[in-house]
Amino acid sequence: MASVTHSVLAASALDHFPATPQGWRSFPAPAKLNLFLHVIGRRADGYHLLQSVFQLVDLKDTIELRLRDDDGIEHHNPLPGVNPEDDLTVRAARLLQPFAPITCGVDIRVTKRIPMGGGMGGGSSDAATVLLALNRLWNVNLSRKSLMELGLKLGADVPFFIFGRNAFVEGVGEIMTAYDTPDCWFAVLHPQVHVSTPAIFKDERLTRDTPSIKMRGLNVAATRNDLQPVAVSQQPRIAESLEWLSQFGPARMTGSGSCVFTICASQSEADRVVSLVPEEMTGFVARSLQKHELSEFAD
Ligand SMILES: C[C@](O)(CO)[C@H](O)COP(=O)(O)OP(=O)(O)OC[C@H]1O[C@@H](n2ccc(N)nc2=O)[C@H](O)[C@@H]1O
Ligand SMILES: Nc1ncnc2c1ncn2[C@@H]1O[C@H](COP(=O)(O)OP(=O)(O)OP(=O)(O)O)[C@@H](O)[C@H]1O
Repeated sequence: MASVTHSVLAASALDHFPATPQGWRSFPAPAKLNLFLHVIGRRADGYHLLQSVFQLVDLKDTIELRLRDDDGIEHHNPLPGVNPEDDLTVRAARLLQPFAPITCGVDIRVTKRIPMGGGMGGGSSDAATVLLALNRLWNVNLSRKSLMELGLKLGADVPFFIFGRNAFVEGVGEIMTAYDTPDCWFAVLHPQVHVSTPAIFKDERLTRDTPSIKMRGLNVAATRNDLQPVAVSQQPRIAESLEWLSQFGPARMTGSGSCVFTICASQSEADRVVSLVPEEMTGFVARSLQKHELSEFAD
């Protein structure tokens, strides 16, 4: 009985993502913003212990998947500068494939909207969407916990997108507690520079001793992004973007950069800020989301 209920649920979740006559299904991969990011320590293996609030936003990549009869995994529109075998979507499919009950393959197409190397978790979210979608399409049906553990092998942010809700995140990015955030809009600036995440974490100037805080009673206004001073010193254009945006409210970098954002009380306020962005900068509005649209793809 349980398995019948389960397969009915799985089918109904997939019904929201119907296949085209050619067999492609489109799935969303939302971006995130780090409302703050504290570095509270470093593990023996070099990875850093973080505390952060991860916020889902409505800027999305689209991942199209088409099932194959053989065990091939093929990327049909590789991203410029990324070897298809290194693309996180292909790596996610390869990681899940051994868990499929029968021979399974997939064709993949990716439409990018999330700026690459922007600190908005685009590659990680693409990977999470592939893991969640194939969990159902291939009838793997791993638990959310197992899928999160698998996702961590691909990147520190992947477990968050599989978790599927806004979260207070700890550890190296794998420990998370649901954290409710108010609905709001963000004005985001993309300084059009690429920041290397490993280079920031390796930088001698990075402080790694911010005291640990508790989620209860958390005051986001009293927090910061510890990676920001290092990123700014490596890329002065981030400082220019922060300075411009701070005319409108407190401005902060997300993740390891390079995007920066300010929180706006209304959509019209966010639209106004973005309409004023000077020509040499790129800006966009993002709205907060409460839930990942694929959160029902794992139990
Ligand atoms: C800083 C964040 O953007 C916060 O959202 C992420 O934790 C970074 O996630 P990511 O870009 O997916 O990065 P990963 O591919 O997992 O890690 C890239 C590199 O960053 C460093 N790294 C990453 C995460 C972490 N907790 N400690 C680290 O020291 C490591 O050198 C690692 O090799
Ligand atoms: N599907 C993918 N989308 C984007 N980047 C990918 C993908 N697959 C592999 N990559 C590689 O990962 C790098 C980082 O991309 P991503 O857009 O996830 O960075 P980011 O937003 O700064 O990540 P984070 O917020 O996790 O620090 C890219 O420069 C690219 O080489």
